[in-house]
Amino acid sequence: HSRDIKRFWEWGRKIVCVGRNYIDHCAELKNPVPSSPLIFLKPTSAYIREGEPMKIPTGCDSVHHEVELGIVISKNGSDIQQSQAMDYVGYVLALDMTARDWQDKAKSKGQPWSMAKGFDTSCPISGIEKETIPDPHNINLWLNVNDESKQQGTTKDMIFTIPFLINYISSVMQLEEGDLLLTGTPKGVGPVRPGDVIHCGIDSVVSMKFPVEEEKESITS
Ligand SMILES: O=C(O)/C=C/C(=O)CC(=O)C(=O)O
Ligand SMILES: [Mg+2]
Repeated sequence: HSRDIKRFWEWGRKIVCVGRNYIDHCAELKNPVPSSPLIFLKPTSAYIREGEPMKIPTGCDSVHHEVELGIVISKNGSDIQQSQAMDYVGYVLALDMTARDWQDKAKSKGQPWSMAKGFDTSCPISGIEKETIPDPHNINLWLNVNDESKQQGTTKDMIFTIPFLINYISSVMQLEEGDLLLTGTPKGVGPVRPGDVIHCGIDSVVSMKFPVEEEKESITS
């Protein structure tokens, strides 16, 4: 398939993701509640913006939606103290699209989730004016598939707060301007199929829509 190479560099250098950060989501996937953050990475080639379709990768039988609050890191920092962490944040609305069958297979073999989390189009995003989110720990995340409500959660329920996560991650890897931190999804994750439309948002502050398509192999002659 062909992608615009410029996109690979548009948005920062890395996407750092937090998994299992909501107790209700841990329960629905029958995962233990973590005692420290579960961290994984997505490549920046996963980004798409509204106007582009989310594509189910060839060979995957179950792509799940996960609506999440994304934190855009506004300046470089290592060992960022919790008391300083909120000086480093801006916000985006994000989807952590997940090839669940690939993830389950990787988990059963003790292998990393990179393919399941990092396929092209697996990170739809939409920017948010920082001022519209006075308290990121008190917003409602929602997601509908074809106008049917699937996810509704509040960031009050995050197990690890944004300052805790920024401190935890930056003590190991430098956070760089433009990096994105995905803060985890609340319960209600589930599969999407070609022809579906995902509509998600944060309260009535921001919303975004992405149609779902099947990835088609590019045919070259
Ligand atoms: O451990 C699992 O079965 C699945 C974990 C996730 O996909 C974690 C997340 O991405 C999340 O909680 O947002
Ligand atoms: Mg997630």
